[in-house]
Amino acid sequence: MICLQNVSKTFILHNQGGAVIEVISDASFGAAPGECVALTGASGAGKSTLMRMIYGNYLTQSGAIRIGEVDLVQAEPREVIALRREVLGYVSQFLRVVPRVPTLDVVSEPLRAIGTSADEAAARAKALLTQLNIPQRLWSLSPTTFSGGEQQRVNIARGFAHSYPAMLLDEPTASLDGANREVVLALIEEAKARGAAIIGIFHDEAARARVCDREIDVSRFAPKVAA
Ligand SMILES: Nc1ncnc2c1ncn2[C@@H]1O[C@H](COP(=O)(O)OP(=O)(O)OP(=O)(O)O)[C@@H](O)[C@H]1O
Repeated sequence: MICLQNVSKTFILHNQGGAVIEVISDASFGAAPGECVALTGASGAGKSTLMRMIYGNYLTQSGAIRIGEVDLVQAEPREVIALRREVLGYVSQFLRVVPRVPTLDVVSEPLRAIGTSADEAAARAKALLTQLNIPQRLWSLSPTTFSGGEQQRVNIARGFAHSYPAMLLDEPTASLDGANREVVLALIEEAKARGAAIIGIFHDEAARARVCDREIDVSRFAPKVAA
């Protein structure tokens, strides 16, 4: 479902004399439906860079990144937008808050974007907000003023509203309390059970051991230094 083939990434720092930083060289791996793959490796190895490439936020110099039938490296911007709407979800630990939009709408928006009825989308959003322990009195408010942990849980509810066939998870359990961490792990298990292919970064080792089927050490894609 998610398949990287011979992928490389180089940053060119135009504001620093055009310095070239090679980060990823010849990476090939993937995640099958129902599988959760953890990216591991030391700080700076390139985990976040790979995630951003798979989501299409960073350009990829060479190779292919296939999500289902679409190669993100070659795709037109409108294909990337459609892919993100229907196929590829991204859950980070940070909510990008849009002022004045009520929490319930923030969470149900991905469903409404794919044509789910307003009632059905709201019902799913309410169920997720309840599961993630966001008190009902907050649902009609914008999450702008919520605590960090509340914003993180709203973001997770939004990320899991639509049943994406492919998902990227960036530290989804970071800084959650025990009960909410448990809810997120159950959501990941549910997503796997319905056949989602997942790639994630999990610094929480116990979480990784529980939900991930395989680990990919990103250091193995470090560019070879010429002798
Ligand atoms: N936008 C960018 N421009 C230039 N260099 C970048 C950029 N993003 C990342 N890098 C470089 O790429 C390398 C990998 O960074 P990345 O953030 O992917 O590592 P990571 O494995 O996710 O680290 P951590 O575990 O600390 O988050 C680093 O050396 C970093 O400086």
